Amino acid sequence: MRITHIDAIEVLDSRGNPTVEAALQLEDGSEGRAMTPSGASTGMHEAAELRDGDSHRYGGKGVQKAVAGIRDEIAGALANKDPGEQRALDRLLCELDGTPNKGRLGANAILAVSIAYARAVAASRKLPLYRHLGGDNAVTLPVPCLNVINGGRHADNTVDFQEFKIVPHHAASFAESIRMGEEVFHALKKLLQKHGLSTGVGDEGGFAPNLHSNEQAIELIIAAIEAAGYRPGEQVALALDPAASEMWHHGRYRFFKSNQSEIDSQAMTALWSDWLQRYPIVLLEDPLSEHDWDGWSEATRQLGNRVELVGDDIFCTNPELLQRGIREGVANSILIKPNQIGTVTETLDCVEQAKAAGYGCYVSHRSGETEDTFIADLVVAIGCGHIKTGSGCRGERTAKFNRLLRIEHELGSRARFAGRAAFVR
Ligand SMILES: O=C(O)[C@@H](CO)OP(=O)(O)O
Ligand SMILES: [Mg+2]
Repeated sequence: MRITHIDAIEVLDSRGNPTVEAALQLEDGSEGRAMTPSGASTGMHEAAELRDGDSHRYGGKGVQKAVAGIRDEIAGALANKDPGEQRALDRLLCELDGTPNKGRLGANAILAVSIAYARAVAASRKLPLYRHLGGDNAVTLPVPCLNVINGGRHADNTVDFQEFKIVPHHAASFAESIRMGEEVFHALKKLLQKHGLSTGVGDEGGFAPNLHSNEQAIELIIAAIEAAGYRPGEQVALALDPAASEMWHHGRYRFFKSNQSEIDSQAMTALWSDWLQRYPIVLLEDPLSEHDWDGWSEATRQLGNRVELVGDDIFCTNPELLQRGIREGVANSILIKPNQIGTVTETLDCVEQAKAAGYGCYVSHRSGETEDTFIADLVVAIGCGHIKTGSGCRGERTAKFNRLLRIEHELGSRARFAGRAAFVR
């Protein structure tokens, strides 16, 4: 099937920053469209976003160069071509870019075209995207991990750790799990109001109050789980992403938003060990910095059989970094963010590599999102059973929940809810 038309425009993400939307048409008239998200606490080895830089528009954050690259170079190279399959299309895009980090055309441009192509081909095959990517066995709905308290670089408050998430795993379906999660979210809002704390939200839709400690966030959430009528741990557990790379300061971890104190890698791991004992935490993402490979190995040795340890910044959805992690015993799971690597094929390859090594995969949005729902289809396609896509009060986050609700409905009796078993140890 030949590609007949490729176009792109500059659209907006949830932080009001410009991002890329690509549209692609096949010769049978099937169309696909996709928008690229954008991170704030990015890993240093992520594929490069192309931003205008030198222009005054949007303070240099515009993506007109990336858009022009799609309209001119990418459209020129692909028009009237039949790549035959996703892998060939993605290889063409990478070759055309010609850099190791996709910095010339921009991963934001390349990923948008890659996803738009996947959607167009799915439409042409008259298949839902998750089935096009994952085949007939793509029937597993994920446990949604709702980020209900935002801190770190995602909020303007006193909380150092970036994400405090609830995990409503004890449910019969995705729909029930989302309902439980939202009930806890609303209970948390009432609790914050009762304590005179702010109920304004951060970038991912979780509350962003000023708290007297990071632990207070956990205690409030546990109280909210109980107030909503659920048993903490048994029905609704916790997951954290402290985004420790953001705390890294001259080889130590700095509590940069609260009291400015610093601890070393060993003390940080001891803190997690203590929290695992005291709180029902089933998943810990980026407990240590991407600069701290030795600390990560040690933490995995100490904690890896007690909790899912997810590498985000340290792996960047990058097969080479994951390979090093497997070799050095770093983490037991990998965060999957398509825009960290830049094509659909490389994302799926990374998932395969992780699965082959017995690692878990945890699909993720970015803090700067759009209403694009690709990751909802992706998590069902790969069947890895858990996703984080914010909390339920911002449209760019609920778009993914709503897509998953539709997928579950569409699958009917074939749908299977992943539940607690999705969390590796
Ligand atoms: O650290 C993270 O996992 C993400 C998404 O939650 O944040 P960002 O998109 O800012 O990198
Ligand atoms: Mg992270």
